[in-house]
Amino acid sequence: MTDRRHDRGASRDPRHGRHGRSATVDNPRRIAYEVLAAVSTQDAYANLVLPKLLRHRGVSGRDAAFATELSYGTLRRRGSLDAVIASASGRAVSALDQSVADVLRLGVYQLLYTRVAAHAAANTTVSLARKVCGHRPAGFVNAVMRKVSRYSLEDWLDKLSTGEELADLALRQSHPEWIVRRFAEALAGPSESGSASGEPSDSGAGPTGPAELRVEVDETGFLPETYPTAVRRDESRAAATDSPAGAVEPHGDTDGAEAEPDELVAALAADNVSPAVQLCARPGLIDATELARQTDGSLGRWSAYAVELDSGDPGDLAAIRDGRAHVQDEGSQLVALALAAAPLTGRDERWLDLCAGPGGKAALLGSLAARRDAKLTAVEVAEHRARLVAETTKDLDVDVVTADGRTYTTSDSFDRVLVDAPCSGLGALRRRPEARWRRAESDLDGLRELQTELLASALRLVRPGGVVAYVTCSPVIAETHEIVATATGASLVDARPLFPAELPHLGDGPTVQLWPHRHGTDAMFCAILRRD
Ligand SMILES: C[S@@+](CC[C@H](N)C(=O)[O-])C[C@H]1O[C@@H](n2cnc3c(N)ncnc32)[C@H](O)[C@@H]1O
Repeated sequence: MTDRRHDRGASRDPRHGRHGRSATVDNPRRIAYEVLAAVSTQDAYANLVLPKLLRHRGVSGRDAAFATELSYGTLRRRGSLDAVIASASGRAVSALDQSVADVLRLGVYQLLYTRVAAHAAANTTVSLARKVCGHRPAGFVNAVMRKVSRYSLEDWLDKLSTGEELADLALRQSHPEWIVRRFAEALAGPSESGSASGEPSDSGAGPTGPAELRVEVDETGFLPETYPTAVRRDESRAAATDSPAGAVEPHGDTDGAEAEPDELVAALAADNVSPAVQLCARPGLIDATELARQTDGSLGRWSAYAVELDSGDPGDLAAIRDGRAHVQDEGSQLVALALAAAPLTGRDERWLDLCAGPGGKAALLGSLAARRDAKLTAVEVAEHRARLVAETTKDLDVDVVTADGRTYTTSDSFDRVLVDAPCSGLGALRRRPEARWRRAESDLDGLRELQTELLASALRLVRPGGVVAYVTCSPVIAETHEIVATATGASLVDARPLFPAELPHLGDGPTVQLWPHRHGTDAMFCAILRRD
């Protein structure tokens, strides 16, 4: 190990002068600590708590950005931080008081992951410890901070490495090891990994993977006129194979092959970068170019309706307030557009979103349906989420129904059905800094039955010849291919032609798996099934 104290002698942190030697705790650090404490003690969501605290304390601009970096960064890096703290203190972090653990995580994050000067990180952390933990624990915090500050991040990670590949990746990229394994399996593809859990599927559907279903390849290449084939892109900003900000360029197309270790690193690293806020310009109400002009944003890479914001609170935008646009990741837009673009013969008037809350996809589908004289019904089981759907779609002709999608029935069948299934959400970890530590691998078993039943219900509700999109914001094979493999009375349609032609790395089909490190979107999975 090398001594890193000297590296930190000259601070590049503009806050150094203001906060470095003082015994007070500045607003951003105090707010970051409160976010960590709310997450630890109240199971709060950081992305809900932080904006409230910033607003309440009147913190904006650079201080708000610093508070965000500290709170989100510390939550994401918790796994690596806890390993360092345990090693430096000789005590498991779970054995420490919650306040001591969170103060130390915040302090060690500054030491190892930011350009804050070491003495500024140490002084402010000890001051914070005095305030929230008391004088004695502050001495312990001081000692741990000093010990950690002797070495660089790389040195700590080298010291803590075990030589076991998945465990070391989990340590370096700060993910639970089971998630690293599930991502490795998903990148390798269903045929390589078989059952994602390594155990036989209990679905009763025989061997897992999509091979069970007949694959219907649409040879006409038909795409309805309303599909945005001419995907607009800001050429100066992104070439088709450019890496999204913060992501690592994938090494070739690895679909259907053994996952490259480098690609697994890139997939995990992408979860440690905050994504830009993306908007969806509602078709027929505003176009993306106009929305980009009004919001000072830029056009999305793939969806003709996507606009990316550089900064600012989307809630302040007139187009959001008056319902001409909503906040939505481009990946979510693409899967909804794929359902709308799936070829159909015969009637195309009744659309259904079976798991609609909070209503992002219902808003996009509802706007598209209106332009085709179709009508969307949005079903959601949770009452408060059904209210959110009603609010999100209030200016659209959408029927919102509070019901269990597994048992929902109507007198007539539907032509297009979306099952955006409740899932682990592991494809959107970059948006939810604490989520990776909340989820347990056993959650997947609980979700499997619900996902299977919702897909079966969708196939009951769709008319023969109609289409169902089974979608998750998770790449985990147990929630994607294994669920699709349980479908009966339906054929898989090749979903790839329903996505923009420029989208790289779509693999061999028939399903589509998006990834943050490949496409800059959430890791959305999409299977399109046609009822026989
Ligand atoms: C992944 S979210 C859907 C996101 C939504 N499509 C959007 O774009 O905003 C899954 C939703 O399914 C709902 N859900 C869970 N179980 C359900 C059930 N049995 N029937 C209907 N909805 C259900 C959850 O409450 C949650 O709102």
